[in-house]
Amino acid sequence: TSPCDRPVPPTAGLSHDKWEIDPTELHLLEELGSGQFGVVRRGKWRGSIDVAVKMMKEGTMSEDDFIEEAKVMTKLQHTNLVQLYGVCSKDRPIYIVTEYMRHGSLLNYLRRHEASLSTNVGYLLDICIQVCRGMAYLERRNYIHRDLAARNCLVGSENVVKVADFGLARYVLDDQYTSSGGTKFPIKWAPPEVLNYTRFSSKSDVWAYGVLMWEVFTCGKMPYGRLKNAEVVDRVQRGLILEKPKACVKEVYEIMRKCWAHCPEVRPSFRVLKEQLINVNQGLV
Ligand SMILES: CN(C)c1ccc2c(c1)CCN(c1cccc(-c3cc(Nc4ccc(C(=O)N5CCOCC5)cn4)c(=O)n(C)c3)c1CO)C2=O
Repeated sequence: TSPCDRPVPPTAGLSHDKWEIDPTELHLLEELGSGQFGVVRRGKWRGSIDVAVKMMKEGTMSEDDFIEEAKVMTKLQHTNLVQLYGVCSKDRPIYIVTEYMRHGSLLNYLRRHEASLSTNVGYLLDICIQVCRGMAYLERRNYIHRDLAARNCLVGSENVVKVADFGLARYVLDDQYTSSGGTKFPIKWAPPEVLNYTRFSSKSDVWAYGVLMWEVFTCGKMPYGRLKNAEVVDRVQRGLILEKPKACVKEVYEIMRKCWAHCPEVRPSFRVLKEQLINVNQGLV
């Protein structure tokens, strides 16, 4: 018989690509919380590796586009990025499997440890430098985060801080989150060009990084307090910026302010920011 009328074996083309994880090798444990895509649980991969597993809630993500992008994301590897190990995409719901960070989000960590952190300027600056290292790596790889904030960074063993969920904003289907008029859009971390034209770039990540620095030095306060989104948009358009946090030394606030230059080209790159922050940190010791 000719090949074309022989039934195609079901496993054809199912070459187990390295970013495809076999769900039978995953053992799911307690729930860690839930995010844009639904519940996230701690798990064990191949018996011993601690992982976090996002279980994609139906209708929350453009899954096929994400599965394509996952191949790129697994190649982004840096000590200050939460590593994507792979996906389970053969069944629904799909699972996103990443490294596990035992202390949870940086925002909750700052709020939980405010008492001890607020007097430890050196450590607050070290947290900012760790996030900057991860972001400088993404910048070098021409990879835009699109939702950098303390809530989207995680803290692991030995208080290592890593950037998480980079690039995922592109796959959220909830237009309350994706459109700048939506109730879930991160207005308080967005620069003018994103508010007006949703023009994302590494320089819009730099603006968000400035707000993240403010979050770190206030140990997790809400930027612009209880101001409504419309009021924040108005202030940002008029060039009003966040005030200097008490725990922040002048040199650090000067760097923060540069991240909020109205013009994206005027803002420093993450590479330059990293050098400046390390210089200040050395000056502090
Ligand atoms: C589109 N964008 C920007 C997205 C999309 C999805 C998500 C996010 C943003 C951010 C939020 N998120 C999400 C939701 C749920 C979990 C995780 C999440 C939580 C982790 N770890 C922990 C560890 C401990 C605790 C904990 O309960 N505590 C309390 C006791 O003291 C220690 C800490 C919580 N999370 C973790 O390692 N990963 C990788 C992800 C994450 C982070 O991943 C998402 O799933």
